[in-house]
Order: sequence, then structure tokens, then C-alpha cells
Amino acid sequence: MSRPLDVLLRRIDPEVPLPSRAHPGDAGVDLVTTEPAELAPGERIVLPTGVSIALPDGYAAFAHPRSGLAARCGVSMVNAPGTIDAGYRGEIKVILINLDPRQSVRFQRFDRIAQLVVQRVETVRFHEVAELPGSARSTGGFGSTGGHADAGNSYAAVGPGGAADRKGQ
Ligand SMILES: O=c1ccn([C@H]2C[C@H](O)[C@@H](COP(=O)(O)OP(=O)(O)OP(=O)(O)O)O2)c(=O)[nH]1
Ligand SMILES: [Mg+2]
Repeated sequence: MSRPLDVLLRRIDPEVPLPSRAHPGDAGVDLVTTEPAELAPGERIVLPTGVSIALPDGYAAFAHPRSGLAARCGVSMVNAPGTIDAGYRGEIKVILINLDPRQSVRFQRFDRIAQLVVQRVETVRFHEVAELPGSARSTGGFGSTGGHADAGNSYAAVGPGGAADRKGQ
């Protein structure tokens, strides 16, 4: 296993559990809410996590949704993944949204609501040019390779010979 990166962390809420990995090798550490909350269908909320961090230069942290919450309750993050800049010293907050059309969802203090993944990021310098070098993909994007579902069509209808493929003919 690679040597862990040392990151300074301050507890804003003295009772908040230290973010920790559930299993060795997990990419993220879970973040909790320090405030209880209830989200009606379609509602969003900004929740405090009770921690702030100081990342070394050249790193950023990304707050990602938890798949269990998404699958069981339809809860995601509006801005997934939320970007935590290396210079940010404020409290990390998580913007949750309840995408379930019918069920409310309730969070208690210290329920785990997101996971934080720390990654190295490049600092880039842009060099303006008149023409970019060519590539196999060129300017194709936004479904140019086909195989996507069309609004109003079931995904089963998409595939070789399906709705999405036939459209281009
Ligand atoms: O889910 C998030 C996203 C961001 N932040 C904090 C850390 C980040 O460094 C800062 C700014 O985030 P971002 O750049 O995404 O927001 P912005 O709307 O561009 O604000 P700013 O003008 O402050 O950059 O807000 C969070 O606590 N949670
Ligand atoms: Mg910004």
C-alpha cells in the first residue's frame, strides 16, 4: 500500500467523528452531517459536516454521493462531485438533493451523507493556438458514437438496429 498523505483537519464540531475509511483500499472517507434534516421529494439542502481541512498544494478533495443513499433513497448531490480547493479553510458542506418523487428522507446527526476523495490535480498553463492538433475523435461528442437512450424510448429499444442507431440512417 502507498504511504498515506498527511492532511491537517480541524473539528468545527468537537463531537464529530474523524473521517475514516470503512475498508483498506477504499477511495473515500465518509463525511457526516452535524445537523439533523428532513428532505421532501425534490428538496435540496446544504448540510454542514463539522470539519475543515488544509490540503497540500497540488491536491484537491472531491465530495461524492454515496451509492447506498442513491439506490435506497434517491438521494444525490446537486453539484456532484463538490470540489474542495486546497486553499479552502471553511467548513466542508454537502449539497444534498432528494430525487425520489414520493418519499421524504430523514437524516440524524452524524449520519454519513457523502464521501471525500482526495486527489492530485495538475496546475495548467494554457497556450492559445489558432488550430488544435487533429485526433481520431475530433469534434464528435454528445452521443456521436450512438448507443444512447432517446427521450420517450425505453433503453431496451436502443442498441444495434435500435432506435438510437436507426436515427442516424
Ligand atoms: O460541495 C462543496 C463544494 C464546495 N465547497 C467549498 C470548498 C470550495 O473550495 C469552495 C468553493 O467551491 P466552488 O469553487 O465549487 O464554488 P463556487 O461557486 O465557484 O464558489 P467560489 O466563487 O468561492 O469559488 O466551497 C464545499 O464545501 N462543498
Ligand atoms: Mg469556484
